[in-house]
Amino acid sequence: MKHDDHVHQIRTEPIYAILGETFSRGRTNRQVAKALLGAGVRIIQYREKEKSWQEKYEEARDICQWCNEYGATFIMNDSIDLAIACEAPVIHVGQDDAPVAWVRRLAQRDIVVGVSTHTIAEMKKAVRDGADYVGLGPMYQTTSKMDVHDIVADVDKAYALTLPIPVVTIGGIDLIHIRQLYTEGFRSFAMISALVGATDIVEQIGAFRQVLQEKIDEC
Ligand SMILES: Cc1ncc(COP(=O)(O)OP(=O)(O)O)c(N)n1
Ligand SMILES: Cc1nc(C(=O)O)sc1CCOP(=O)(O)O
Ligand SMILES: [Mg+2]
Repeated sequence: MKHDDHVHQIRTEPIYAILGETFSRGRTNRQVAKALLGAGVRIIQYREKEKSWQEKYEEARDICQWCNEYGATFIMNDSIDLAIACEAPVIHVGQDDAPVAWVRRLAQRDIVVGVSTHTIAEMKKAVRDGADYVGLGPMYQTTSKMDVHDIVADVDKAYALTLPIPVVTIGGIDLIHIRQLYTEGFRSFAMISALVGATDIVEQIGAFRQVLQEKIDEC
């Protein structure tokens, strides 16, 4: 898959799964990734804060390869060095990570770049910097991230809906909140605990798909 195929997938696939072993009920990232891919999830971000570089590299490299086999989009969180090492097609950077221009310079190839945003000013800057998509959050309260911002204000949400690039909502999204966000106009939903923390991941993906289908039928 090429750059535009990954961006298209991020724009059109509603479920954006984020891995993290701390939240995975004793399952490994590899086990969770296999379950997600088997259940039809086509966007997986590797977000692991606790492991050594080597552990992250080996795990992410395997998961990236499986994603390629499934036609899924693999996204490396935070680290351009790991993204390069794993040949990740996409990197997701936060406000304190390497800026978009540096990510592109360091990658020395056509890498897709997503940027975390929380305000109109950050969204404007991300678009100006040439980001391929933005993450917008936290939409609701979350316990999966320590250093979270205030919940995104209505004015920022309204601005996000006018952006020319895909907007991936994040933070506290569950089966109830996804309905609300869909009604508000959002179409992309990144989740950690609601997916990797589910007792039965396959069943949970089915439940999300059912809710999304109900919303599509309503519209
Ligand atoms: C899709 C998406 N949006 C936002 C984030 C958060 O990124 P960041 O602000 O860099 O925080 P960490 O995830 O690195 O703790 C994300 N990971 N994905
Ligand atoms: C990783 C992350 N970033 C956020 C942001 O607001 O940028 S909120 C968040 C945590 C998302 O986890 P959960 O789906 O379990 O709430
Ligand atoms: Mg980050």
